[in-house]
Amino acid sequence: MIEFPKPKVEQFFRTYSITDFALSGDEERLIFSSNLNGKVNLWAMDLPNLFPYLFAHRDESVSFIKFDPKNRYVLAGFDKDGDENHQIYALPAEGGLPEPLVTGNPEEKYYYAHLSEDGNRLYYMTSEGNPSFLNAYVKNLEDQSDTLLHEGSESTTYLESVSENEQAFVYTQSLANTYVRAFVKHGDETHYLTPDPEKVHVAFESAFVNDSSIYFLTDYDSDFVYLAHFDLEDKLFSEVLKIENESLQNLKWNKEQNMLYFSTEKGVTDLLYRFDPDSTKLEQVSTPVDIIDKIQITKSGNLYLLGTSATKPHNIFQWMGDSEWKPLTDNRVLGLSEEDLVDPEEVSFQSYDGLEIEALLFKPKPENDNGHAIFWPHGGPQHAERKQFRSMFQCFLNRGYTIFAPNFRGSTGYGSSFVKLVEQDWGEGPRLDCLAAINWLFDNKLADPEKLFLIGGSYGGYMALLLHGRHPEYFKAVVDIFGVSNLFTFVESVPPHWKPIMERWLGDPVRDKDRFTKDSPVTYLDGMEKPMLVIQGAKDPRVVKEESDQIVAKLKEKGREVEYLVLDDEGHGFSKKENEIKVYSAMLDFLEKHQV
Ligand SMILES: CC(=O)N[C@@H](C)C(=O)N[C@@H](C)C(=O)N[C@@H](C)C(=O)O
Repeated sequence: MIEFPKPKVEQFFRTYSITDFALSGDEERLIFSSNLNGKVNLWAMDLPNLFPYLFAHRDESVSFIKFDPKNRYVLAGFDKDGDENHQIYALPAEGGLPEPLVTGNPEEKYYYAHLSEDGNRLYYMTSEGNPSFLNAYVKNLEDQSDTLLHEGSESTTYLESVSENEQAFVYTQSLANTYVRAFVKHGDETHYLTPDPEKVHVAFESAFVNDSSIYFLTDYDSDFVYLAHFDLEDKLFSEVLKIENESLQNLKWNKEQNMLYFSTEKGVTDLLYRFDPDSTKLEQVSTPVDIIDKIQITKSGNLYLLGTSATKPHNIFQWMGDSEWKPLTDNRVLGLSEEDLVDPEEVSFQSYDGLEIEALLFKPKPENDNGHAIFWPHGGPQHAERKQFRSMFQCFLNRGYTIFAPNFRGSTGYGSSFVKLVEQDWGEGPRLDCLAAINWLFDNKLADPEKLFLIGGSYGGYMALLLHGRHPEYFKAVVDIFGVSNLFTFVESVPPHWKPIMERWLGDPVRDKDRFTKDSPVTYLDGMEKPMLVIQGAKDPRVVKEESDQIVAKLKEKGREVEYLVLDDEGHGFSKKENEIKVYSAMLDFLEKHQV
């Protein structure tokens, strides 16, 4: 018979993203955002037909999708080439070309917040006139008038939820990723949802179950996020439901069933639950994926989910009851089954001070193993490497590399005090965790000390640069993907709405000058002696191109071997298929070149 070769790495390049979805009120149409035709657009399926058709063409990243409850139009947010200046567009019910609805200066941001029950009023936030703190407006879609609802002050302020009678509004104020307080405005009255807003905690994902009863998520006086309640009539805060060692997220309220749905983050995986607040019955719902990106519960009580696992690209599913999920999309890796891909092992090790660190260990199939390993510090830093599908990882694995990704201190999924450990300490504790991780790999013969590569993106790119500069002896070669190279320039260049967060997150460049110098990769240029590949999106608003430009220029001045790949039409990530292929191919070639 015909003999076919083993799966080739090019097959992994042809996996597509699904980043968001929404169901129409009658559940007859499903719209999702995907780069199915190479760039991100909106695709639709008229259920039960599962063949997608192009619904909106703009070739740009999508920030939200919302159906008019009366099916007269669809709203969506798009930015430009990854600049994250999202603006709000409207589409006819049957799709087409997005028409500007809440747009203006292309340098400004317009974020969707809420659509009224009758679909006639759109609530949104904008940086226009208040770049750091944001203002909230309501647009009357009948006469197109805009009314200012709230002027953000003190810190970045987001409109989170609106009561059904549109008289009460919950806002969050972010003072740090770990300090977000929520307050409700009702007429002239304003009340914080938690008892003491001065205590550091987070409060978010609020849902009005009636005009005076608000459920929300918080870690107030707790290490993990739990379900809480605020009663607007008696101004009473109460704890409702805690799940040990799990942090709640994605809270959704279904009025018709009187049921709350949420997922929880537990280390490297997510779990899904539903909770009846009257009977206090909690039920875990098994899912077909390890990571839950979004859930939607329709009026009829149907549950839809967008999720992924290490061996499963993003797909959308409908819950059929018990543990049965019907896949609505069939996004897969070209010509490969799950068995051809690698599922990571969850391992843990003790760091330099005894702190337990969890990590994902991806081992290539024995027939592919090339004896080399890649050390991958994740981005954020207040994020985690979890069991999501990464075509980049599966490419590396197919070429035979082992991958090790530790959730160093500061990672999410292990409680609030663990997350806070990276605040104002970007370069010491987490770096020592990475060194402990590498030594653990060597001690356990999981990597060869002569054959280790280092790759990271964003904060992970920062850590890759820092480890390279301070500990070059560990690595053969290094890939930095939009990494922060200089804390002094980074802190000045972040988006204006991040500025209020910088003090707790990173510190103050004047007060903390010595620490900023010690923890900036540019301080260690002399140590950066190994070959490097630097990759950067020109429109990146988070880690701007200047961060990569300066490290590349300084290394070149010193005569170091450094390749520089700039993607002109990308931001903080690579959303366009051809760019993704360019980046993966450059990385694979670079690693191969430096194996010897
Ligand atoms: C709420 C918010 O956006 N906070 C930011 C300060 C934040 O934590 N941003 C990260 C998600 C981020 O983009 N970090 C960069 C440096 C990265 O590592 O990806």
